[in-house]
Amino acid sequence: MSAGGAGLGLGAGRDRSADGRRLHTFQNIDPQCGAARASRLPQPMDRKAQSGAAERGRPRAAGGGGTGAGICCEKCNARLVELKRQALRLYVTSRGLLAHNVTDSDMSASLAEKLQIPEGLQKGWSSDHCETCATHLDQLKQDAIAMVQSLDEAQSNPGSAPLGNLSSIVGSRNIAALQRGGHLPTLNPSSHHRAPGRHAQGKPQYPPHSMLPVRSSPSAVAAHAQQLLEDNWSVSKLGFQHPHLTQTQASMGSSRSSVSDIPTRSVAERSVASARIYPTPSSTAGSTGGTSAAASFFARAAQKLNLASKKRKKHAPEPQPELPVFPTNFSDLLKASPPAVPPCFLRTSSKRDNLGVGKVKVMLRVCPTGEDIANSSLMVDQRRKQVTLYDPSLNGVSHRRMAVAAPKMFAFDAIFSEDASQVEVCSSALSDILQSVVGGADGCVFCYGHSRLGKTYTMAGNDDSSQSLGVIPCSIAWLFRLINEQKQKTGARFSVRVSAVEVFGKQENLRDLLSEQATGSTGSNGTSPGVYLCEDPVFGVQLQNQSELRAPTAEKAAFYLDAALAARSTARTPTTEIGLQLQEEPEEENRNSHLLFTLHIYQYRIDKSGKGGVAGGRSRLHLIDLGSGEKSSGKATGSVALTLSALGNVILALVNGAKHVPYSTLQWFKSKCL
Ligand SMILES: Nc1ncnc2c1ncn2[C@@H]1O[C@H](COP(=O)(O)OP(=O)(O)OP(=O)(O)O)[C@@H](O)[C@H]1O
Repeated sequence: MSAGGAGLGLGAGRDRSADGRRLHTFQNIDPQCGAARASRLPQPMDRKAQSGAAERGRPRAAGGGGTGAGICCEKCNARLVELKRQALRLYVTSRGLLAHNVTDSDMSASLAEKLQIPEGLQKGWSSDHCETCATHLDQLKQDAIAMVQSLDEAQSNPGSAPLGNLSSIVGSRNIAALQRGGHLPTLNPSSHHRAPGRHAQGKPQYPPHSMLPVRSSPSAVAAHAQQLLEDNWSVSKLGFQHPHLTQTQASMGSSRSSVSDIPTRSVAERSVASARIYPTPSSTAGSTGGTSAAASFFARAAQKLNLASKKRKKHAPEPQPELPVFPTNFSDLLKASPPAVPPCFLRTSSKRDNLGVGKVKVMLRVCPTGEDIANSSLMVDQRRKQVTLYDPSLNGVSHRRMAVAAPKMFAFDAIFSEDASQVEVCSSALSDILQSVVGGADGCVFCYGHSRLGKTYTMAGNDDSSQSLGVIPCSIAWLFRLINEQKQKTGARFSVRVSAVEVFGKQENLRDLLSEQATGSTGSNGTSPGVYLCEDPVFGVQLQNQSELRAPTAEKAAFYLDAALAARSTARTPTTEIGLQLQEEPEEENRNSHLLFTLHIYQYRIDKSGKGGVAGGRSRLHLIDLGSGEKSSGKATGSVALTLSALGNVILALVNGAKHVPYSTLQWFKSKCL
């Protein structure tokens, strides 16, 4: 290709032909190069029509609407970028293969033939023109070819400055930087980048298509810049001597291979790498300040592109974070085989007015721990729901003496024998209290008893099967069932939240067991300075500031149970075998761990207009697994539990033959029940 004079002389105008079709005129805006260019580029119409069109209608001023001269829609802008990319690739390939053995016109014709609107940009494109802005295919091709020509001219003739289109791609400021660095020839200021207006001969002058203001968005600009960078790098990989590289390669030796060694890096990385590979002015003989200016331009542009592509990536569906694995998996069990709703739930729901709200229920579970019940100071009458307790201080004294020492009889709301299953205990303990909690009252269930009598087993159970679930997972499953029923019956809406706090150690410190789940951070020691107890004059002792996490499903609530059990300082996996004594007795400190697992139920009712939700109250179900450390003995927490929910408590007193609830406590329980 020969140097084609100064400036790119192609503008575009459109008009209608005699038959009404929209036509495109290609106007020479530079008298020196225009004629030659017009002859070697494909013409969209014959010269007669062209001149006629030029006569009949002047293209509207730049900046006008989509049908104005040279104004293309955003899609056409993208199409142009794509065509430029194709043109550059073809140019580079043919230069590499044929090394100037082709003439300008051969090159232009061959490029024009090969350039194609890609499939992805065919929408809104009708065979040879855009349906939105009527830009013609030839016009786009012409601009793309002109860009290649300007590059070729810059390469082959350092004295020429056909940079009109190029400056629109890289920006005139950066052209200047490249020129200062000697990478592109110096431009005659009078010969390029004229502002639209009248040129010397009085004819209106329109800038080349790609210099015209287009309705471009920031993303289009980013795409444009990305194209520039990609082109630069694909060019250098294909063998085109990037002007920058040409200068520095002599001194860098293997810099080319260094660049091509990093094909998988991001554009930004590559540009930054290129900035490193290219020597700085101080290190390279003959290079000037423009070298680093150009390099830093590319690095900056690449950074912006990276940001733009990051923004684009936001729209892609984010990969779901992997859920942590906990020692227990109540969540999956509740999902796969939730415990059947016991028939007693249905019975109580038919007599909803009599839910036992306000009543403290004390139930006794006799635990099978291998102790000899027959020789103990406890006699159980299951039918009458009574136990007879001989004064524990007389333990070891003969039966006759005990009988003399006036045994005490205690009645309970229910007594479960050592053969009672988990389901039996849970359904009996939970039927009333769950109903009343869904009805808006607070409730609390906790276990009380000696160490290793099965408090954790009763409250949590294990995740082997739905038969071995304890009070907490059963509460979760059945609460959600009741809520769903209620939703269907009354249209009320519910929101369930979960909190879990541990009271641990002799000092009875408080720990938010779900803080990691709430913040998403792991590795904290779990102590939360935020959780504290406060005395409320109306509601008594209240826990404050613990994480309350939304649980839209029973599985999610059970997931938080798994997380809380794992975070508990004892962090014991629930045991599965009856009477398993192989485990070492937990340290005293560990046995002072009390778990307060709370389900918060918020109710909303739809107002009469059916538009908004009206707060319908809040209730809480506290489920407490007390520890059995002797120093704290769980009494403090026990009383907290009671004051936490003044109504509807269920106390599961655990006993066996030798280990039973202290006499005084049973007396206190008795005063609370019946
Ligand atoms: N009814 C039961 N059925 C089956 N296993 C039981 C039963 N009661 C207790 N166990 C078993 O007894 C052992 C002690 O139970 P668990 O750890 O629940 O006692 P604990 O009262 O919570 O102990 P700690 O006082 O140390 O907190 C466990 O191995 C548990 O599986």
